[in-house]
Amino acid sequence: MQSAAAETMNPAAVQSAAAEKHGRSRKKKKMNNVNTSSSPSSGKKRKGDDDDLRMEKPNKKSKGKVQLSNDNEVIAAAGENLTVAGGGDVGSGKVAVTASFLSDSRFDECSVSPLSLKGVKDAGYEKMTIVQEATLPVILEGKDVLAKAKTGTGKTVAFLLPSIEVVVKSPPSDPGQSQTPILVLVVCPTRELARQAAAEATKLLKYHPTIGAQVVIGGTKIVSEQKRIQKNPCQILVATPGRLKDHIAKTAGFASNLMGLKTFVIDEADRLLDMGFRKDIEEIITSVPKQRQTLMFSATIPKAVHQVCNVALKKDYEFINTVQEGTEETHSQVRQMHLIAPLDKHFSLLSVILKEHIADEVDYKVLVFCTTAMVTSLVASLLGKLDLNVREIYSRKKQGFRNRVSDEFRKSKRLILVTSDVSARGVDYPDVSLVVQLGIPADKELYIHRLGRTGRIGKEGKGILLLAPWEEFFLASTKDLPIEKAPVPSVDPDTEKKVEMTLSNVKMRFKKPAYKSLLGYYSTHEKCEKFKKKFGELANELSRCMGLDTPPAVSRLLLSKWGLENVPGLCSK
Ligand SMILES: Nc1ncnc2c1ncn2[C@@H]1O[C@H](COP(=O)(O)OP(=O)(O)OP(=O)(O)O)[C@@H](O)[C@H]1O
Repeated sequence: MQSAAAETMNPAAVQSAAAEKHGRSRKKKKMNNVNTSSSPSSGKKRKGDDDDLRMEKPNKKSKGKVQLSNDNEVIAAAGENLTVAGGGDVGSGKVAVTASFLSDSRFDECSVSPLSLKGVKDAGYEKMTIVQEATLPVILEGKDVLAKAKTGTGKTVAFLLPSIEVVVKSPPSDPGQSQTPILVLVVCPTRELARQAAAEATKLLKYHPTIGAQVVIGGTKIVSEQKRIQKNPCQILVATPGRLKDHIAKTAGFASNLMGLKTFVIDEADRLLDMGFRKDIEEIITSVPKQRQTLMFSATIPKAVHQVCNVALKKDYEFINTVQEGTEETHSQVRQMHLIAPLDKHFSLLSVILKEHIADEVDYKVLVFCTTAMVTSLVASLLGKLDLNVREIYSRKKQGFRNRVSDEFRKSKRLILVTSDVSARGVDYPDVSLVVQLGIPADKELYIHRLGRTGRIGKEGKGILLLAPWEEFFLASTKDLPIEKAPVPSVDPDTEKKVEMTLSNVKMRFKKPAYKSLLGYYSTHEKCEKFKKKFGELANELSRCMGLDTPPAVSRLLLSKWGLENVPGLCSK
């Protein structure tokens, strides 16, 4: 437990005490309100054998509030960045709220090498974000850190910059060595995220010509990766877990190269420590030195993660929470709405929502999240036929296609990206104006991450969750988020007819797999267990909404895998 003294201190005073302990003298200026540390629990199981396919299955996790613990020190927090009013004394406790994501501290005020600072400046960063300000000094000191900060607030730079400093401070590698040792390893749950983190590292390394960041991800030829990491400096390696394990097992010299590792970063820590990935992470940990620094970052850190993070972190790790306890984990500048309507109205409503948004926002940029890859494909096909400017991305697409679509969406305006959960976490698409979520996400955390693709770095945005009436139960888990109930927009008969006609022209090869995948999605969703007896009715609804006359037959094997074998009304073959 936290000490009695700390409990009675006001937030600014606790911040000050923590800063003092770390030898940092703080100015009497903007202070972050303080929150909390960690506690143990357990994760639950997820299936799948490919990094990204695992992203597309419902996430079954236990939840709970973060508790205080003795080992892990309280440092800093600011949901909407609480500030000490009037430059008051530290400890005065008088706070005024600002909505800034930036701190008052500048990068050039902290002990980072001049060449890294030049890279930071060229990247356009001057002041640190709240999470960067809170974590940088602690990480530079060499401590293990578990950090929680809202989506789009600069966590990537927060772990990359001090990691680069680790490489800068390391003695140059032995000239006789054929390969540079890997000193920093960053693990990300999706390929898009890994590519993005490596690109950010490369940007920051602009003035360090001898330091290199490489990325290894599934879906690409392992041989070309082997050549690339052998030919180029690779002190910093960013990887997805599956491909990393492949390299450990198959790439000559790779495992011994990892033995020099100094810093291990687990991005999207809660995702990587839930059961779908935990085994991989545990295996990876056995391949890196025990004596290392470990950093874990995420926008959501449920209680279960605190219980398993000792898998990777030293006992005395610090939990740095910049989301103040009791405040929302989402951004106040993002308006969140939910809309409840019968499933068979969803596609026409989606088209109305998108068309209204396009009419309102000249430079619209929309993400539409679907629950499965096959539904993503169906929705993209439908919206394309409705003359909307649409792209699609999901795990089953070839990696080259995914890279192209992702890069295009990053740079574009006036585009809709229909996506599975491969885009849910971490991906930084600038200026997304609207996020639509079709159907219940796996859990509250995923809702937050998907929504977090808009409203990044202080920008405004909008989120709409479109649910069927029976899915309304999901809102009980998001009670602490400001999701307004939106009136269902009226759909004029012409639009309805057009959507219906268009849907009837969508090929069966899209509809049947989409139906099956949705049935599978709901039947394996932790929170849908209680509805299973009614899945016969759901099957009718799902098939109707896809423009199918009757629910397609599903193999007995699948029905039994999904626990639906004795459910009346489901056709098997
Ligand atoms: N100090 C800074 N000043 C201004 N912009 C910054 C700063 N640091 C990072 N950024 C920018 O902020 C954006 C969001 O950063 P990043 O993707 O790291 O967020 P995140 O907190 O990891 O989000 P998520 O939780 O979704 O993964 C990026 O475009 C990045 O370039």
